[in-house]
Amino acid sequence: MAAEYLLEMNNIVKDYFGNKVLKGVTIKVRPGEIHALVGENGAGKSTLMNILFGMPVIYSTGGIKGEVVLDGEPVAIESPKTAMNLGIGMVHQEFMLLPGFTITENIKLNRETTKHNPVSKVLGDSLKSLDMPSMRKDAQKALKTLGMNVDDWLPVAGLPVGYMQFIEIAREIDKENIKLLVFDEPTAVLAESEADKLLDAMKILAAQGIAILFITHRLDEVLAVADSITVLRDGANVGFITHEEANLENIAEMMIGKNVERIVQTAKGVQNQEIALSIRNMSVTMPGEMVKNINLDVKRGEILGLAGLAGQGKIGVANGVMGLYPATGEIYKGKSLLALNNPKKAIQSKLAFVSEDRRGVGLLLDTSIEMNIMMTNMQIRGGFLKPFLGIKAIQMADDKKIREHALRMIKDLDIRCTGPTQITRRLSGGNQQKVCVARALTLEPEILFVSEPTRGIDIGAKKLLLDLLVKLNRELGMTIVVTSSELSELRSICDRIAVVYGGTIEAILSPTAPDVNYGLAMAGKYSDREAAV
Ligand SMILES: Nc1ncnc2c1ncn2[C@@H]1O[C@H](COP(=O)(O)OP(=O)(O)OP(=O)(O)O)[C@@H](O)[C@H]1O
Repeated sequence: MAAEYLLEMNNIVKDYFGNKVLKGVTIKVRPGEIHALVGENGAGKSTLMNILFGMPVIYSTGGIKGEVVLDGEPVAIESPKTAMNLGIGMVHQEFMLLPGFTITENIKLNRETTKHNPVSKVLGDSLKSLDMPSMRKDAQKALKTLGMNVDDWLPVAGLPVGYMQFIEIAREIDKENIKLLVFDEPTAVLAESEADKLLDAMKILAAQGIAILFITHRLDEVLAVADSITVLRDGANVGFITHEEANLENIAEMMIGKNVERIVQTAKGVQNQEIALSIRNMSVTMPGEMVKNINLDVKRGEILGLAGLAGQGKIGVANGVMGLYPATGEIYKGKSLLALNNPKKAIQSKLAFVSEDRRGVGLLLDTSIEMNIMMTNMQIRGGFLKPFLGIKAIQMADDKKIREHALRMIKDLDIRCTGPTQITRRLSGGNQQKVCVARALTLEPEILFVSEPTRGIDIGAKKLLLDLLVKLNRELGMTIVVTSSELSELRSICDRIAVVYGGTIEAILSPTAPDVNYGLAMAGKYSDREAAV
């Protein structure tokens, strides 16, 4: 008889250098169910998944106890390959696709089907040819299962970002023995309408008997699709509830240990008409997020939102202004023309950026939290330095000031860590994100660009972060441009929201504008409607 649970992780303990991060955690997942794993930043979700996948970081650091049971049999998963052979797959948050290859080639990567040719018959299997018809058939089957209508021979480069996630999934389900799929924040890069499609695909897979472990900070998604939910806090189980028992309040309360207030509408309306930043005919070459001849004025003292579907260019705007991707056009800060393609000059002009790509351009992972917070300011703005033995020409780090400031940032942003000297790599993903925010704030910018500020951040920290942006805006008059895939988040804090479509501004809407206007703008149809009126 088949086991009741496909996966059991029983009493899992994990210690990192004496810090107990899992204190006897148990999760159980039935075949064909969607099981959500939720918890605030640093609760231990990724560590638990790293154990399930036999990741080297777990075994190289030791301190692990507990039992993993798959299909009723205890298993020892000491490498990702073992996990894969056991039928455990992972849909990554960052796409791991080869852009120049076709959809089929990406789906079949490393598992290509081959057939004999005259040469291989003589010289051996290593010279066999690819069996393209058979590979394409498999790829088409996987795409069809996901309800995806796309030609499998198209190259991946140039596909909308929403599609890329599906190709990742197709690659996993094409593996014949797949039994359990882990989705780690799969919708973080998707706008809401695209996320809905992904949730539908998860339901289709579950209906076919694949068990799904779903990690997300978007609790509305948990309520929409999860059959059951395990809640972790501080490395321990704090709750197991079924779909019927769950609601937003009880999950959030279990996660945080207290009531979480919902984010409330705080937009103040733009009073100031003075232009802080004027973007003229800017084009940005950023793969997957091209900006084409965009014109946009940011008013002094406002919080401006940048919304739009994935791949339409909203992410490219801040990256272009800050010089991280090649840009052309003109940008004026007040009356002065900003140097393009020069991140250092942008920072010297009192602009700062919290990138959506915290791993790529974000952090020095093997350096302390306090150095990450301070480094850019010290290098570019010359802050947190003092003269060496009173000699002004020789500057050295002002350790006391650095420590005081780091401690304040850790407190203000609730960065969960052992202290300012902790190595940043050892923080959970959400807490690393907060360090990125702290670093940008330390530059004391006049204009702050923040991309996907709450991606990967738990519901309690999310409120804290959005409240902080509003506070910086209201109390210090900081002009803020927030790019986000979560429209509701933008609507809760922005004074105006610019919707980007096809690399340019489709509409600028009030946060209270009807949903239908946002829908039209995101689909690139708002200007048609205007023309028709
Ligand atoms: N490589 C590591 N070395 C030392 N400590 C680590 C390491 N990775 C994670 N930790 C610690 O383990 C704890 C749990 O982190 P984990 O990444 O599992 O949390 P999480 O629930 O996935 O958080 P998030 O939602 O922010 O991704 C944290 O306190 C973190 O600092």
